[in-house]
Amino acid sequence: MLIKVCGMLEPENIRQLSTLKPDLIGFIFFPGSPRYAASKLDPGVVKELPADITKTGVFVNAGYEEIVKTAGLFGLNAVQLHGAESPEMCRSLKAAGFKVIKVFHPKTQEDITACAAYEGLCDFFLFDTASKAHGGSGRKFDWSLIGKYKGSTPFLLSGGIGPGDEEMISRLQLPLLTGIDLNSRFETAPGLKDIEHLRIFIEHIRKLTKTQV
Ligand SMILES: O=C(O)c1ccccc1NCC(=O)[C@H](O)[C@H](O)COP(=O)(O)O
Repeated sequence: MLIKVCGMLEPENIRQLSTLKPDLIGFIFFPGSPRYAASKLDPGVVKELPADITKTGVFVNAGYEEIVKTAGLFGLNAVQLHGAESPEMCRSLKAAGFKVIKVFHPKTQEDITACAAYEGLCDFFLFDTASKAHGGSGRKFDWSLIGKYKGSTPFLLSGGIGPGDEEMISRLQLPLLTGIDLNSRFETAPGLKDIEHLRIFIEHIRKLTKTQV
């Protein structure tokens, strides 16, 4: 089970998080977010993260040039697209060498079938709760909708995952569920994570989802 922790801002908090060895760390490059990193975060802090942590930039309807420029500045190797980005945008970013995560906000079964246009163009899909803020809502969506997903792209589950959800997640019978994304339910303030709560959760979920031989 891949672990992504999203919305990091503070250098010491980021260094502490990296000791938990999450698979991906996300930084928000959407000006409307209280976790907006572009003007607050020293690119050097991101660049010096261990190479085995995928440094992920989160964007909402940003242009190709802006994404590539930001990725270069912060040393990002993945982009997570939370808006109405087209399949063509995903294709271009993948061709430029980035891992691409396209986000969908399922409210109905039709929202799940809309993923089909992005098959083969993304490394992962990410299913998150719909909100006016585009992300970081702290609320879960109806997870039964993902049972309707018939695609072949592996996906991450997101939206309101918090302490105590480990057992429920480990019981999900979804073959392409490849990872989870953690954010506001582990915060003491926007962008500031409670490292101890994350440590407990990550150790527990890794134990529960370890492949049995
Ligand atoms: O977190 C934000 O402020 C945010 C704002 C705009 C677009 C995306 C954003 N977050 C991206 C994420 O990947 C979050 O982890 C995801 O939305 C889940 O957040 P939460 O419901 O707080 O667990």
